[in-house]
Amino acid sequence: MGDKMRKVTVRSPATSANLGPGFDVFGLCLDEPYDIVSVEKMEENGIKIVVEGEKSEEIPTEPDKNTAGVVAKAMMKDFNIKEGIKIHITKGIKPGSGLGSSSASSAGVAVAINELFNLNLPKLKLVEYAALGEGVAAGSPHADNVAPAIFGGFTMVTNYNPLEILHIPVEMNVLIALPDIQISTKEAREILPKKIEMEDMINNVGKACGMVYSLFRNDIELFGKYMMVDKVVEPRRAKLIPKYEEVKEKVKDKVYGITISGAGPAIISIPKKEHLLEVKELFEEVWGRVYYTKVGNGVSVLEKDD
Ligand SMILES: Nc1ncnc2c1ncn2[C@@H]1O[C@H](COP(=O)(O)OP(=O)(O)OP(=O)(O)O)[C@@H](O)[C@H]1O
Ligand SMILES: N[C@@H](CCO)C(=O)O
Repeated sequence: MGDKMRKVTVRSPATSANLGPGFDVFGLCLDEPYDIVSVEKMEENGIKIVVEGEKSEEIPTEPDKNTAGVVAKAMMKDFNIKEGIKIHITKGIKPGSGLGSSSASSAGVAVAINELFNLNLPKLKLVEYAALGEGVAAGSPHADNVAPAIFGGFTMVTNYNPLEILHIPVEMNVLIALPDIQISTKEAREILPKKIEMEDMINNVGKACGMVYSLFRNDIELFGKYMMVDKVVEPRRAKLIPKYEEVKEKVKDKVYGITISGAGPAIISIPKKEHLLEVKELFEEVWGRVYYTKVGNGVSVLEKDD
């Protein structure tokens, strides 16, 4: 279609970062919930942003304050794109949920602009641009949500400057609970310690290694077991989520694993089939909204219109 293309629409999935001991490194793409992001060329210059859907009234539409706008601005500057664009975001992922809501918009707009202007950028470059959006949402650019949003599956952010991402395709069902509170990533990062004990670092590195090993062995039991033993972040954030510790204790033999999703309040668990209904009902009773979904494949292009 080339230059004739006027508009690209993508489906941009939720993601769950950290997965217990993998703080700021591990990320898992989810199949749902998701944002729908479209980028359309427009006559006037500049970037116009429209946001609809869940809690859209809380999301800024000034390009420098919206994660999608920040990403778009950087890409348009680097590729000397003079045309104006309109970004339309339909939020399906509640902001401040721990499911990568801000990241889904960043990742979606990076993929859409790449398609609309035929930039042919590799996924790693798209993650780099999308991570800039996280600087706006969470106070510091981190790639552990945008990486799985773009690559799909399970990702590890192993280096910054230059950015290095490792990707493992994963098939797994997950049960997400979403308490009816919001936790900003910025605040959830501010309560973390600046220094940690050597024994806690050793624990987390060991458990994280075990989780990666388990993926290559397709050993969901081992993956879930290690996912539950984070000695650094979860102990400090658990108190932000009502009844988290109580429910974790109650279901620990009924799921393969359970932990806080990203900065929370969402909770991610890997259900054991025989207990799925019971655990789902308990999550609904305690926290309200649940998503029974699977690992996703990343941002997908829905439509290209000329
Ligand atoms: N396009 C956007 N979509 C969602 N939030 C956005 C967007 N642009 C800016 N924001 C701001 O980012 C913040 C939400 O990001 P935050 O990282 O706190 O939550 P999250 O992305 O849902 O969860 P997490 O990052 O823990 O997975 C809100 O303050 C919101 O106003
Ligand atoms: N790793 C980040 C992810 C936020 O989704 C944090 O937990 O602060």
